[in-house]
Amino acid sequence: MDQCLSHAVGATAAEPPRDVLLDVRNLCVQAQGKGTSKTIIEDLSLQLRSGEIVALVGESGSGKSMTALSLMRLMPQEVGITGGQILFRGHDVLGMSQAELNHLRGGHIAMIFQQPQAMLDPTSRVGVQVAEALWKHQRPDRASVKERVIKLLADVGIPAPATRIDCYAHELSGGMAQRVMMAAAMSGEPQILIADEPTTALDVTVQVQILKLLDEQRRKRNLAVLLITHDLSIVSAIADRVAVMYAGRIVEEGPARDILKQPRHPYTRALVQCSLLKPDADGRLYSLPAAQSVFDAGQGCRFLPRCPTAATNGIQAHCREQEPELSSYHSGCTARCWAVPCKDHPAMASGDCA
Ligand SMILES: Nc1ncnc2c1ncn2[C@@H]1O[C@H](COP(=O)(O)OP(=O)(O)OP(=O)(O)O)[C@@H](O)[C@H]1O
Repeated sequence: MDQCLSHAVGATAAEPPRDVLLDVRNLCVQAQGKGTSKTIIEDLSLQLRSGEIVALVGESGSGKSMTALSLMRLMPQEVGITGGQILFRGHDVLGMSQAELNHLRGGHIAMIFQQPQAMLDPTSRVGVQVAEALWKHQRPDRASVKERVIKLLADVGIPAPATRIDCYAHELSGGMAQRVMMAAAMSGEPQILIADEPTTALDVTVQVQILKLLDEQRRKRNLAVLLITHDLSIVSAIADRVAVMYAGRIVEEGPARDILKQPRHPYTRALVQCSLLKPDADGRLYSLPAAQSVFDAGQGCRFLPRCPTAATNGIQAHCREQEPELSSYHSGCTARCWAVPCKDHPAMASGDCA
């Protein structure tokens, strides 16, 4: 890479820890409308290390996909990054030229999406599509292209790959199409894979196969994976760390096992409770009050209108007046809530969620 990216703007910023591949610092993203602007992501910080899977979870509209697109600077035209830093191995992604970005995308950071059949070109054989991806990133000698495409397809578990190269997307099942997308993504030998809801469109048995494939590729290639999902059972099965987003901000982050076992932020607690699908004593399922428009909500905690802790314990003045910072409450775990006691605000813990 490093030759291509070594002259990236401003060269390097402050050194991140050695194994950190992607270091996102205080990212802010806005969408421009007719005479208006809307904050989509605010003050988002996240690190991705080699060989780990970090899950980004949150309800629809919380900003997961826009975070993923921002990391590769692939947002729609009306959306712009207005603050913060994105560092890939210390190189400033926001300062990269178009050529450097083209090299970064696919060559260092690859992406797969939900609905793989829709992402494949219906008019081109899948072997050709994987070969195009390979050609873009690796420039192999012509004689070896077919052999390398077959190997890439075999590596992602496609049976009879030498025959499958001649298939069109409509001839593949959803699971097979996702494997083809994965083969194309791996053709550039990236260090980071962003997987945006890669199993959402698949039936449950195929979901498990694709998650196993993701896990195998991570181990084999020491890949860092940012896995976007709203399914906590997937987080529990496969993720090392989890970051929970609400209204464009991370509200809780830490090791997946710890956060799922004992979530502290009331929104994470609600997500976990909803995912259990367990009726209460009256036979009713738990649910949160419906979402309101909370972007650009002004002062105070964005989750306050839906917060079960505030509903039970009464709304505290600081919840209404000031958005809490993301603060460490336990080794490696952070939460953005006045009611979670931590070293930054131990005295505010009137509605302790712990
Ligand atoms: N092109 C756009 N212009 C303006 N606002 C946008 C645009 N795309 C997305 N948004 C807004 O940005 C916010 C975050 O959207 P995003 O797609 O990242 O959410 P998400 O968490 O990935 O949701 P889902 O799980 O449904 O995919 C939403 O409020 C959405 O309406």
